[in-house]
Parts: sequence; structure tokens; C-alpha cells
Amino acid sequence: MAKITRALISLSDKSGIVEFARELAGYGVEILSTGGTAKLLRDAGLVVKDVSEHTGFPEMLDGRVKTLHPKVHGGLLGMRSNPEHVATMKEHGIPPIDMVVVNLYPFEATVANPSCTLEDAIENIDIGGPTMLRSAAKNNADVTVIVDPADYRTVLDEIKASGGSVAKETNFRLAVKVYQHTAAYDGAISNWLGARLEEGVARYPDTFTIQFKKAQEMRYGENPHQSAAFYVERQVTEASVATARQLQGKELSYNNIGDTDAALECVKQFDEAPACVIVKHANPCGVAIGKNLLEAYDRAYSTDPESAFGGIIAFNGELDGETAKAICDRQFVEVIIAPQVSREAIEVVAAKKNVRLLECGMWPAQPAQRLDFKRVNGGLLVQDADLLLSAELTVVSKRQPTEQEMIDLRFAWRVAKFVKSNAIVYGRDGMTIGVGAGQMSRVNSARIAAIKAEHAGLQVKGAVMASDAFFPFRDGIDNAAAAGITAVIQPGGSMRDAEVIAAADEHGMAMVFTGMRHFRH
Ligand SMILES: NC(=O)c1ncn([C@@H]2O[C@H](COP(=O)(O)O)[C@@H](O)[C@H]2O)c1NC=O
Repeated sequence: MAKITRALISLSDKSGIVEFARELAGYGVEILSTGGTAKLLRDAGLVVKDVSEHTGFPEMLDGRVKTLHPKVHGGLLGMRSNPEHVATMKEHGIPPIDMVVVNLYPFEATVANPSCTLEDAIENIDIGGPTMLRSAAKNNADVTVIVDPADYRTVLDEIKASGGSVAKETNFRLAVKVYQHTAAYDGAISNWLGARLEEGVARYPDTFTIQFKKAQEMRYGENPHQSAAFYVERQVTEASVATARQLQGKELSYNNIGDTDAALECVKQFDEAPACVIVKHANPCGVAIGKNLLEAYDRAYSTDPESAFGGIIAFNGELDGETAKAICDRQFVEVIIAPQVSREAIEVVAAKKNVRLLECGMWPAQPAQRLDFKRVNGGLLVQDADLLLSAELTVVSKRQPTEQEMIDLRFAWRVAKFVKSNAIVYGRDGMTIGVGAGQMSRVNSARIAAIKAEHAGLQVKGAVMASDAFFPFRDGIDNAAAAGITAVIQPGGSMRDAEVIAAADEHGMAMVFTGMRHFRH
């Protein structure tokens, strides 16, 4: 590759640029730059030529036109190996520009502000920047293009090692990065503006563009004959399976990632005490709180020791050595995830080489609203993620729940939200007694919850029941009463609510309506 002789630098995010430009200038590279960027570099003592001087045209129209000039784009797009291009450039006095360092007006950050107006958004649509990026990326055979400050160091190292040039392969890689970046940038603009086509009516744009970044390719998908990869959002902020740091163990599999997400998102519901969630095949098979994590784990495990085998375990506090030892001594576990992991816990788990140990950091008390996606053949379902939990509970039975029943009802309700529909959760004293998941009939989910309790040697008598959706008939209540359930929490809203409440009253049960349903499929 030829030596870099001229670079154009035009940046919104100017971090690290002074050091980069200084080193570049040290290799004899001429620096062209736009208004604010040129000023910053000059103030730092660098020699900079304004783009306006280079083109012979002033920056104009409030900066809407700065670099949109044939002398810039000719210098970027002209092919150095094409004699005709070279002659044309010479004829029109267009010097080659061998490097572009550009990042764009912060459109996404601007529209993330709830008070952002349409005018603010429009002014933050960068035109000249993406145009230069695209020109330079197209001509990556001759031009180096940097859109990400994280690449400054690598490029400088190459220039240093080669005595002034950047390798073809690096230029190609940087060009691909540019098109990913400009695609995401335009996607964000089209989503935001598209959602405003019918202001106040449409929340979802006509065409929905999403971009995820590949984090990992897996050996296989849900089954060994399926290939798979894990893609993550470009800017995930909340602690999640996507941001978690793997401290040890085999690579996470497709199913591991899905189940770890289910376990972690469920354990996030509990902030009043140390909590543990054990997930198997996307459903919690044991959930408990305790005076410490060890007790929480012990109780979660005792709900369904059979299913906990090979499970995914999530905690809401720092994993300590004692709890890690209890898990490793007792059971086969695929993944353990916690906001923090102590040094002792790391040492304990190290004895089980295959166990995947993840540390995800602490999450906010109130998660930011986000979208959920679900692929169907030929389409994509998009909805608000189910982040709410009913604030107001209404007692609809004659009998008021006791204080303890109310605590248990709230606990079971939070678990039910994370159990696949139809979901029935029996709970008592901050632990699940039985979980009935994913059945086509609610009555069968209740039966399964009772069977689970029986298998684990747990008494249903005196426990409470949570149901993710209303009871269509009274039989669910009659069966629960027969099993010894004393109180029920459910959304209400059935045609036969009166009949269902009457059943609860007949059995002397307390019943609470949440007014909010939590189907999960
Ligand atoms: N209009 C243009 O010709 C133009 N050329 C470069 N820009 C952008 O202006 C910004 C840098 O401006 P300044 O150097 O004045 O701070 C960069 O984000 C760059 O992408 C432009 N701005 C918007 O389109």
C-alpha cells in the first residue's frame, strides 16, 4: 500500500483525536479538518488546513454543507491504479485524500432525550459525514477509513510498523465496519422518523430496521443439526446475559443463553432479600428467598430437586464460596450467574471445569422500557417487554388474606410472571412449593404443581396459589381448595369471575385480583 499523505478529520466525538492526529502528523501526513475539529487540533498546537481552504468554498448553511465538494469526494473516490482517474484528478486539481477519520452527529443520543423535538432530530442527521465515510469505504483499496476511535491505536501501530501505510486487509475490515455503522445510523433515523409519520398514532415505523452485533457463534443451536449464533444489541446497558462476563467453564450454548436469560430476568424481581432462581427449559423449577444466598439456593433446590439437575442457577447478590460449594457438592449445574462472584466462589467452582460461571453486575431497580421480538415464519412480532407488575391488588373474597398470605401471594405472583403459560405457582414462606408450567389447560398446570410438591415431599396445605391469567371456571379453585391452598392471586377479568369468587368464598379462601395478566409463551 502507498503511504498516507493526506487525512481528513471531521468528528462529533473528538475523544482521543489530538493524540492520534499528533502521531499522524509525525509521519508527515497533511491534516485537513472541519470547523470545530480543526479548532481543537489547532489549539493543541497542530498544523491543520481547513477543508474550506482546501475546497475554496466556505462551510455554509449552518454547517449543512462543509465537506460535500468534488475536491473532497474526488480525492476519496479516485482510483489510484486507474490512469484515467489519476489524469482527471490532476486536470481538476484534486489531490488524493488517503485517510478519513469521521464520526457522526449523535442522532440516537439526541432522540433518546424525551424532550427531543422533530427539529432537533433533523438537525442531528449527519449528511456530509456518512457521505465521506461511504466514499472512503467504497475506495478502501486506496483509502483508510476510521469511524470508531477504538481503531486509532491499531491503525497507528500499522503505520509505525510499515513506515507510513495501512494494509489492504485492514482497510477492507475498516470499510465493512463503516457500512455496518452507516446502516445502523440510517436504521435509527428511519425508525425514529417512521414512528412519527402519524404522530400520536403510530408507535411502530412502517419498516422496522434492527441491527445486532455478533457476540458468538455456537457449535449448534437448539438441537445439534441447527447452526446458531448469539447477536447482541449494539448498546446494551442493563446487566443481562448479553453483557455478562464469563469467568470460567465451557462456551455457552444456545439453550444455555436462553435459560440464563430466563433465570436472571426472574431473579431480578426480588430485591427485598437474597434470592435464587433455578431454571430448566426456560421455566423456573425452583425459586426462593432466604436470609442469605445459601438458604435461598437450598430452598429453591428443594422445590424440585429432580428438575434442578442440569439447571441454570441465578442469584440476586454476590455468589459466596459457601453457596458455590453447596451447589457443586450437590448437583450437576450448567450455568451459575450472579451480579458479583467472590474470589472464594471462583476457586470453588474451578474444581468443576465445565460449569459456566457468569458475573453480570447489578441491575437498576427500574429497568428502561425495551422491545421484545419473536420470530414467526414470514414475520416478526414486536411488543413492549412485560416489565410491569400490578401496583394495586384488590381483595375480592369475603376473607381478607392474612399478612403472611399477602407476602406469599406477592412472591408467587412474581414467579408466575416468569413461568410459561398456563402458569400455576404454589408458594409459601418465600419459596415455591410447586410450579405447573406450559400446559394447554390451567387445571392441568395446577395438577402438575401439586404433583411436583408431592414429589419433593412438600406440603401444599397452607400454601398460596398464583395464576398468570384468570380462571375460566371454578374447577381450578375447587381443586386448589381440595389440595389445601388457602389464598389465590390472579388477574381476574373472566366472564365467570363471580362464580370463581363464590368458589373461593365457599372454601373460605382469600382471593386477590391484580388486574394485570402475565402470559408468557
Ligand atoms: N455537511 C457536511 O458537509 C459535513 N461534513 C462533515 N460533517 C460532520 O460534522 C461533524 C464535525 O464538525 P466540526 O468539525 O465542525 O465539529 C462530524 O460529525 C461530521 O460528520 C458535516 N455535517 C453534516 O452533515
